[in-house]
Amino acid sequence: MAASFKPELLPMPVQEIVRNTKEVPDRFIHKNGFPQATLDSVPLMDTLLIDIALISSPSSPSVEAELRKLRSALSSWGCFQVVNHGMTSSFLDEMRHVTKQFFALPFAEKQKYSRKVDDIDGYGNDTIFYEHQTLDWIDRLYLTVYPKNQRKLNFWPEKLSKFSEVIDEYVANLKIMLDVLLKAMARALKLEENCFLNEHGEGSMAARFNLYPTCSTPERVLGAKPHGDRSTITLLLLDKEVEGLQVLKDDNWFKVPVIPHAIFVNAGDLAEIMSNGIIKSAVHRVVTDSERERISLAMFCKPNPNAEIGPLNELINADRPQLYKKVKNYDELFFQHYQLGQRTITAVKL
Ligand SMILES: O=C(O)CCC(=O)C(=O)O
Ligand SMILES: [Fe+2]
Repeated sequence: MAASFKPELLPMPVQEIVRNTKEVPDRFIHKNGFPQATLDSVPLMDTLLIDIALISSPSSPSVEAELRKLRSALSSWGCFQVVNHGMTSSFLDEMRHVTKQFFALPFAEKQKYSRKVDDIDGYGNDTIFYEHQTLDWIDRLYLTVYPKNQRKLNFWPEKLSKFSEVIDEYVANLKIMLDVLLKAMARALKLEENCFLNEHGEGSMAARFNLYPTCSTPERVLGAKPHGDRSTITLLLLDKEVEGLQVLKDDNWFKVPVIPHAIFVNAGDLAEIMSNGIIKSAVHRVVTDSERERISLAMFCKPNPNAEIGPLNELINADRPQLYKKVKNYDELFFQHYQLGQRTITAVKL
């Protein structure tokens, strides 16, 4: 980082840039392009459905097979899609609807919730840490939603009448899903079922409502640069109609199939660290589209920033020595690496 560069925010959201001009400003352009990003030739990844009702009923005869499927998904792809989670399709549509409703508010109204350069919560974009940082074609509203006493209500849109109500219901469902998944991940690795849950602790959940406006040069602009998430796991509600999310496996990109009633789950860097590398943090990126805008709603499930997170002792042995340092406050470390297009987890490898 140039010593003199002070972190700053983009003065105008991408939605407003698109409203004002057809040209994509230079700071969003990946100079070398990435020809395979938008081409139809990017193959679809495996569907990888995990039935969460099945894995949460230990007496079911097919639970072991489902856990094997989970282990394989976590260690090869780092992601899967959860079905049978008890949330109705119409409720998931309602979540997509409130996301769209927020971005449809007048700019002046959204501006009331603008984030500050030194805080993540609020409406806006990435912090610009470096002069030559290539920016993402995305606007978002980031809200800490759990636990309730960490909410910063001044960033919560008050014009949307049902916003808090639907968020509360969604968070309650995802909190249960998180606990079931963390236990299932331990069982899938043949560990005591609370070991990931205990390492993760009570933690927090942060919602990121994402909008990717249409982009006239999708072959040179990304909605999100390649990254592994800074969470233990991320629970993601995808746009029902517009694809855009891609996952990296063995150096090749794959499109994530849209399954409207499913929740896409990806292991984050902290799950990779806790599992001493057995679980893979899925590297993913978002491409842009010249005709259709896209939304998504990511829920990052994160440990307490002051907690020290490291590989579980049960997963360190002579054959598998400790691969990662213990880490604290991973968020902070993450952002500076991300903006340079680097992986944070590489920096904490031993
Ligand atoms: O929009 C998506 O599908 C993915 C979003 C994402 O990767 C993120 O918010 O970390
Ligand atoms: Fe992500």
